[in-house]
Amino acid sequence: MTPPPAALEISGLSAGYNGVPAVRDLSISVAQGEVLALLGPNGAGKTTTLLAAVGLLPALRGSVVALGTPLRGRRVERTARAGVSLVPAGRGVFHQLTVAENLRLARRRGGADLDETLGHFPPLRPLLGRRCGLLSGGEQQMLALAKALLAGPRVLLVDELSLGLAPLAVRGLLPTIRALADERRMAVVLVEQHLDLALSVADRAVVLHHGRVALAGRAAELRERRDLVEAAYFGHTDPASPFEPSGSAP
Ligand SMILES: Nc1ncnc2c1ncn2[C@@H]1O[C@H](COP(=O)(O)OP(=O)(O)OP(=O)(O)O)[C@@H](O)[C@H]1O
Repeated sequence: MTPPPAALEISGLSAGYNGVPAVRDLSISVAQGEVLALLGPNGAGKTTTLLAAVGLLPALRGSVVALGTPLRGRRVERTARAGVSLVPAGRGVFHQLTVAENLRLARRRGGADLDETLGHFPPLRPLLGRRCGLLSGGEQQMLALAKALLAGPRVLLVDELSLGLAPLAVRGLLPTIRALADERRMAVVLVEQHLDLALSVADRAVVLHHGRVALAGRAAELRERRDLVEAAYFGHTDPASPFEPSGSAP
């Protein structure tokens, strides 16, 4: 049987700043319903990858295809229309607006049901009338995620949802993303610094180092081989490693 087409296919991507690549020749493929953890030390190129994938940063080389639609060179609004949503690092919410107003704005652009989406984030319900600037960090992250989900994405890119959050809050949010990936057959790329948690909700993981894939493999296997993951963080890859540093194999 032929495998289902990838929801997101990044091939030979190079992207960076002022013509200098921060990510080089990166190839990643994510299937529908699959969660891929994109890991690596500070400055490895994780955010650059996500920004280039959605068109917020022009790619220098390579292609990005989502659900059969080539995205490279497209403006970010067209990327969203192709079914790709980004939850940016640092809480993409409007602080002066209430929770309900933030959701309404996101809903205008989107396809998913508000009530159904809110069902995944019960703590937001009693806060609908509160200004976002008065929410806790975890509540703001929940709202940022809910806003992205209201667009009804088929591909969700999440950049460090856990930034500045208590471990307990992170432990609540990441399993929600896993559940949504399963329920909506949504492909997810999860940039995350909480290694164990990321590997516990992901199907596969890719570790970047200096803009290149240092290690890739099945998340369950990598959880058992923390030595390899940690070595990849420092740019050491083991030639005898059972995991192929290709990043593209599902
Ligand atoms: N606006 C920018 N202008 C110039 N260089 C940048 C810019 N943003 C990021 N970089 C550089 O590009 C490289 C990759 O950065 P990127 O933000 O993608 O890393 P990251 O893996 O997401 O890191 P972190 O975990 O710290 O968020 C780094 O060397 C960084 O200094």
